[in-house]
Amino acid sequence: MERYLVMKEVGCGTFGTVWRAVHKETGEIVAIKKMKKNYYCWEECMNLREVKSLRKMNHPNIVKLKEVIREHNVLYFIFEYMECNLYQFMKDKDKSFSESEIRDRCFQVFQALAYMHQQGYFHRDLKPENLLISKDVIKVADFGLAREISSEPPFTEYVSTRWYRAPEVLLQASVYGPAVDMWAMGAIMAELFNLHPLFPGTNEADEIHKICNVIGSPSQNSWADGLRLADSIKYQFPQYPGIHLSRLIPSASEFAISLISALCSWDPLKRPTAAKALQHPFFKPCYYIPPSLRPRDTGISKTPPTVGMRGAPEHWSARRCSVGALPNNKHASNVSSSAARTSFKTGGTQTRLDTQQYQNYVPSERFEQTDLFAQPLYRPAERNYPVPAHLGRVVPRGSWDINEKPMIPMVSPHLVVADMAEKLANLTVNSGSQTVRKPPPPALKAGSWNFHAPYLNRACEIPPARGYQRKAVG
Ligand SMILES: Nc1ncnc2c1ncn2[C@@H]1O[C@H](COP(=O)(O)OP(=O)(O)OP(=O)(O)O)[C@@H](O)[C@H]1O
Repeated sequence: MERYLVMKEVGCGTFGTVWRAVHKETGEIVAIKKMKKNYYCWEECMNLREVKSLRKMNHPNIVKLKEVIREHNVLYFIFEYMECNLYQFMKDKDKSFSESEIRDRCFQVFQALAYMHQQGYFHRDLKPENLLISKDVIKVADFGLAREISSEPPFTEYVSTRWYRAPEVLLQASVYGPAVDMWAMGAIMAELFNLHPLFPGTNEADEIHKICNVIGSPSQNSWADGLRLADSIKYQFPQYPGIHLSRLIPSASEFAISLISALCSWDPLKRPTAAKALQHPFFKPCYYIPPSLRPRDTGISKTPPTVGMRGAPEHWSARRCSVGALPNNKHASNVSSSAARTSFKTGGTQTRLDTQQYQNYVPSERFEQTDLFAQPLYRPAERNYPVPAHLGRVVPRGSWDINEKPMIPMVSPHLVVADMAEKLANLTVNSGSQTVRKPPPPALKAGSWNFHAPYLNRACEIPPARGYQRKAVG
């Protein structure tokens, strides 16, 4: 770790604290995540979800894990550095994002998700804090809860931040899949339009109430399995007719509303896959048509292709973020005089793993597309959500029709349920509060610091409560 010079803390999560640092020799700016828990052998480290999943990911919209270092039983992840997270970015915004800004960012995230799901993983904790931004690029980060699609149920442990948690997870289904990421994306998309969360539940019961309030209580038609699931734990959904999303998100176009509605479907099987979402008409402007193939007077922009927005007139503002605007990364000496930095000096043996060897993604033929919807820029093979073998799940494909539900399940998942009735019944529904706190993290044993940097020793705090001004959702 002595190769890195630590500059400042940029984040603190459930599992670790993240620092901006600079590689002393190359001057490269990196993010170092120091895990709270101690790790006593490599095997344990290599079995971590974050390591196992990220080692396999190589995509322009997934944050790169550059190195894993274990030193004195402390585990460090070295990531590429990103300027800020999406939550910070939204918080600093004084006016709404334009639809094209939202489209561009979501398009990138859906590409990452399509890739990740195709690689056999789903994230399970998508939220604005885990989407990192640098200039026009957005990347998915924090694979601490990522799960292999093929892994054996039941999935019982803590999953995802409440506001973005899918209904099947709230109802403690023991089998679920990548559709939970799609639910979270629906909630995040809506939040990008409104700059406040769509379902800001104060506890799990309130979360379900808020969802019912917005999308209407589930019916036999919309989520028969969910009703069975609720029945089996003796939970009764509150009865709400729902509100048309266009009333709650007045600035969103019909296409945007159509996509958000599809993503926020009660039934996981009715949510589009990420690959399917990329083909939604909402993303039509993201597809580049070579000039030679354009009809003469379409008026389509001649903006050259870049990663991200293609042909869109607006750009995300290059705002400085409260956390760590990118410093001059020419050389470490540029940052060497600050008192608030330290070197990870240790006398111990350093063990490290270079993860580059696992990264095999090669972007290819990204802009040579001719068919707007049949051929996304990055087109992973469409992959169905997992289902226990005995159910033989089928995910239908087809074109989008915004007047219809986009996907019609042919086989419903069998949801095995833990006993949640009491838990849900005992929870208070509190919708009056204006400030919503981050749900408490699961208890973890903190690791110890092994290097000489007194200011690093302070207890890791839970990030400040989110102070969104909430609009009434009902
Ligand atoms: N590569 C990076 N570049 C810049 N900042 C980062 C990077 N990775 C993480 N961060 C910052 O640190 C915060 C916490 O990181 P991360 O989500 O990985 O930690 P965690 O302990 O797994 O959190 P969680 O409680 O969400 O599980 C992020 O929200 C982000 O603001």
